[in-house]
Amino acid sequence: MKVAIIGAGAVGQLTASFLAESGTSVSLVVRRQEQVNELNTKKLTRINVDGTKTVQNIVSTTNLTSLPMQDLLVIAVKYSHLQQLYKQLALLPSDIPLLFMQNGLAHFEEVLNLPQKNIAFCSVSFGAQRVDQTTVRHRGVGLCKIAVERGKQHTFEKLLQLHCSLFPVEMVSNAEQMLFDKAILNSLINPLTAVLQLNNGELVTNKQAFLLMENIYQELTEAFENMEHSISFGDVVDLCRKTAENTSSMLADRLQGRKSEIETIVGVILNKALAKGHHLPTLRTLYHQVLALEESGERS
Ligand SMILES: NC(=O)C1=CN([C@@H]2O[C@H](COP(=O)(O)OP(=O)(O)OC[C@H]3O[C@@H](n4cnc5c(N)ncnc54)[C@H](OP(=O)(O)O)[C@@H]3O)[C@@H](O)[C@H]2O)C=CC1
Ligand SMILES: CC(C)(CO)C(=O)C(=O)O
Repeated sequence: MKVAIIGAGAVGQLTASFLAESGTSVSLVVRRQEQVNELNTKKLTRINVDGTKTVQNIVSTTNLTSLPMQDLLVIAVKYSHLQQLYKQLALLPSDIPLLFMQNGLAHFEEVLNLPQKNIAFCSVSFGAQRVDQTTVRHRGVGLCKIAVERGKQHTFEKLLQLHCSLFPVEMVSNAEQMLFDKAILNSLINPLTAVLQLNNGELVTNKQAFLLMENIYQELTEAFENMEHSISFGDVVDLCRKTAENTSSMLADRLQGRKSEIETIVGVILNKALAKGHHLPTLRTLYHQVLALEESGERS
């Protein structure tokens, strides 16, 4: 199977590394020639959870159309970068399957405007941290869930060959529900880590942060009646512990002075809750704090 991944950041590099290890032919599509040069000379390094290193030679390019026809295209850029990619993706053959790896919910309907016949979404709960242009640190093992929204299931089932103890993969049935559940988990973890500058594990060990996370959980369960059945508070604590050393993607954005994914994650959840008459005051305060930090243009 030939797979190309657009975006060689934390998630793109980690996924490429595990795909290559599973015997898949994988290419990385990046936007800077400098990163192509570095990947060619230094290769791709994954720092494993146990501290060992796995190094792979991976083809990279800045030009997707220079690659031969692929069996699958994985899109691993941030939500804000999707907007520029949609035009390019719309020009690709309609039979190339697309898999989107973003957190949040705002892309769900946008992606379905693309002409491709096979479209799936992915929700990952591993921790990944980009160390540099060619190195990624695996910061916690977590499930990679794939849900096909349009087209043939078996097209994406080939990705099950990627499944291993360090990179578990599972097919699930309802893409929108899967993204909603992940957005809830991210709403509980990401803004708190970004505002307080804590890693995921500290949300459990820092008493005040833990209290805030409990408050947000309480608010969310009042707004979304069935939420407790799909996500228990124990699941949230478990995710924090499994990715304890990780700098959440939102904290990573803050530390690098980049625009965060607050709107597609927390903004969408707040709107859904508001439509049911719930204001979620604790989560709303954090939402405005993250936006205020972005507006101030601070760099830590
Ligand atoms: N990191 C984590 O632990 C987790 C992240 N996620 C989600 O995964 C998604 C990706 O996050 P993450 O990997 O952390 O983000 P990163 O910022 O580390 O990586 C995004 C990459 O996309 C690249 N990119 C942007 N536009 C293009 C383009 N047009 N063509 C090619 N490459 C492009 C960027 O390039 P450049 O380097 O040039 O800026 C960057 O390398 C997000 O939605 C995030 O929420 C989900 C679970 C865990
Ligand atoms: C799984 C988790 C919480 C890992 O940090 C994540 O999704 C993120 O950082 O965006």
